[in-house]
Amino acid sequence: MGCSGCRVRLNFGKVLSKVSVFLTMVLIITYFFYCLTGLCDSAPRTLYSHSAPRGDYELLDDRRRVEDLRPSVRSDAPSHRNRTESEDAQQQVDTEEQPSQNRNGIPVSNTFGTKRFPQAIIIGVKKGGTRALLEFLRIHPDVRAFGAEPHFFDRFYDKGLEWYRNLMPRTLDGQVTMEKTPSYFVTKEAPSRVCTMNCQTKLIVVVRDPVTRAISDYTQTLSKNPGLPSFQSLALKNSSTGLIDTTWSAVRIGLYTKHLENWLQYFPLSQFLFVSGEQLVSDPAGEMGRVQDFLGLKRVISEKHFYFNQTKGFPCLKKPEGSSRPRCLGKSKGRPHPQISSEVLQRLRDFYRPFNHRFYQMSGQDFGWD
Ligand SMILES: Nc1ncnc2c1ncn2[C@@H]1O[C@H](COP(=O)(O)OS(=O)(=O)O)[C@@H](OP(=O)(O)O)[C@H]1O
Repeated sequence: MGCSGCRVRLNFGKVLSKVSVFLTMVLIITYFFYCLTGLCDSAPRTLYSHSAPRGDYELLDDRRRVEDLRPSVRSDAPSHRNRTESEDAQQQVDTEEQPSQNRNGIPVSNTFGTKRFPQAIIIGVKKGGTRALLEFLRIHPDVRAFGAEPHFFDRFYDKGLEWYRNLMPRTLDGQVTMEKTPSYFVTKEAPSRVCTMNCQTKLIVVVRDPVTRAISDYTQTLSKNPGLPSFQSLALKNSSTGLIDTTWSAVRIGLYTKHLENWLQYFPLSQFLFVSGEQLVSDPAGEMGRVQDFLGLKRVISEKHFYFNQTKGFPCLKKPEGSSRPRCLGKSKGRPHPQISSEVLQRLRDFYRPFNHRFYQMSGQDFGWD
């Protein structure tokens, strides 16, 4: 009697252990397939690396992403100093074409999903806050974006559409493929080329006060070329007349109305979203709400994802669960600007005023720059 009781308990024990082994296997296989679809490394995890700490917060920028794939290349290494912008872009593109690796350098073959042309592109403007917008968007589980700037519709168009599509990350149905290249907005041929790819493409333009934008642009060039003439001497045709030099790209890019007119020949206004670069800093969650609506996405990105970093002086992304650090953009974003004389600033403000007003009319939004 006692022995048959033992046998029953023994059999029950065996069944229990088999069931638990079976359940564990099911769990492991499910997780494995989940990861293969790219879901377990999407959104926050692609954003927030688990690499070694770098000071009080982690930095995010496009160059850094490229370096993540090639640990031996540093952005401040001498070999990088004399690169042209075009070479930089090519290197970024080439690097992104490498087989994907996870943050530990282990190759990850993700053959799930499809490489699609972007359904939405951040086309501009340079120094408007385009990197911040893309990085914030990447928190969304239904957004997959190419990390670097592909410059396809301006510099590499002769490589062909398949080359471009191949750069894109794989997406599952319902996910939005995106990229950002701010120079598209001012490239004459870009609208017709984007339309050749798909005239339904959604276009996002981050705009910023053209005067501050010009100074930001100048600051970036100055950081690469410390011998650059003063802002004033580049912005003014000659100091006595005080006429603005519209051939200087830092000035010309700010003529938003001119560039928009070119795009409107191919795309209706309803396909554009104008994001305020100023609002993206003062109220990132509010601006991201508009962007998610425009892209037809569920409002996932909200206030809870941001905090204002006093050291950086900008909003940064809060640390996700399981990660050690919050994330700010890299040091090339949010640089201190040189002091410009109030007279030159006033001349620029007067110069841009009519163009700004025309832009407010065309876009149906008053950005309050003057
Ligand atoms: N959250 C956050 N963190 C850091 N920087 C931010 C952020 N939001 C907007 N910005 C502003 O983005 C400006 C750079 O714009 P872009 O990313 O479009 O520059 S680029 O064209 O890609 O070089 C950059 O310009 P500068 O301040 O002149 O460096 C910032 O003012």
